[in-house]
Amino acid sequence: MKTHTLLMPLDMHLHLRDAVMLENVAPLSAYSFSGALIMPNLVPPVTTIEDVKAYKERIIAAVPNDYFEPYMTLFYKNYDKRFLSEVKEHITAIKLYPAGITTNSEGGVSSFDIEEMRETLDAMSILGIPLCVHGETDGFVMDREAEFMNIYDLLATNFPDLKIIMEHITTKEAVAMLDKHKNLYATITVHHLLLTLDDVVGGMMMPHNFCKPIAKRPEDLDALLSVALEAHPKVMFGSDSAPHSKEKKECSGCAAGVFSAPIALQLLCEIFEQYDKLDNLQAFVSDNAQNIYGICPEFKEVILEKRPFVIPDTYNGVVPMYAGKIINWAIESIE
Ligand SMILES: NC(=O)N[C@@H](CC(=O)O)C(=O)O
Ligand SMILES: [Zn+2]
Ligand SMILES: [Zn+2]
Repeated sequence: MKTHTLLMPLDMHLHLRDAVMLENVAPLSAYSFSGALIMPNLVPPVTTIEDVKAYKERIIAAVPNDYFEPYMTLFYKNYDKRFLSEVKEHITAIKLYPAGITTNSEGGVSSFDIEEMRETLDAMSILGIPLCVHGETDGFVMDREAEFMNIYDLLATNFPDLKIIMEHITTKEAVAMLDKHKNLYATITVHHLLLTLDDVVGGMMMPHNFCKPIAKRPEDLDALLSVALEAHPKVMFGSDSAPHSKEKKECSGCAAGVFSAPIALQLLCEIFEQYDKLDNLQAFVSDNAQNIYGICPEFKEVILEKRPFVIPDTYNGVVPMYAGKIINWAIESIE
């Protein structure tokens, strides 16, 4: 039987939520990943040192059986330097959301006036705190990410020493930015390596494929594949696994978010094998993130096996992407 081994897989964009949902989903990530960058868009968002410390403790309490490092983030506001130097040791990055653009982002940034942001972003540059960005404008849904490239240009040129991570990129325009600015990096999800808009609304409407940013065109998918499959050193895996209850997904007014964490490594093996690039998967799911963030996770070895695997209808009541579908790779063992 063909197998593939991954060491210390990292998920550099993960929503774990809180309370019962946290207890349902955190063990699923902790099982197969060494660590994950934890998104701060709780209600209310994570904005203080106390919030970060308490949320981290709740995550660790939810995964008693596995080694798993929650790399914490803070929800971006215009913080002062003194606060940032105090919070630095507790966080790995700060996550910026344009106000109202995605789930639980109401308290985000409503104007990208560089001068208003300068004190915070200068301090983050000096302190070495990376800025993660949900990069979408409030324009037409298919153009939101491409329109945001102007803001990435502004941020990257005004703050050349700031590490900026374009989160969950979905367009060829974002891929092109990687070679334009030395301080721009990106995460890519597994669903954006598989889906286009056709898989969301091309046939029957598929709520479990609906997320922000929405999946785009075939040529965008090709651009994402070109950098992911080569494990471009400025690109890393971030699932953006974003669980919502079945009721919030299968209804009128479906919440945005694809739940993929428990099947992400299996799907990545399938994609990378299909293109004969399995040798590059280790860099995409771990090594690049270690280099970009300067993190050093504890040892974990995940062995995947090539055999049919039926994706469950739910994981602890939450419906995953591709529920019921048979894929070609399964997790065989974890050490
Ligand atoms: N990706 C999504 O569609 N939703 C995320 C928020 C986000 O990452 O934008 C969520 O928190 O549900
Ligand atoms: Zn987002
Ligand atoms: Zn997200």
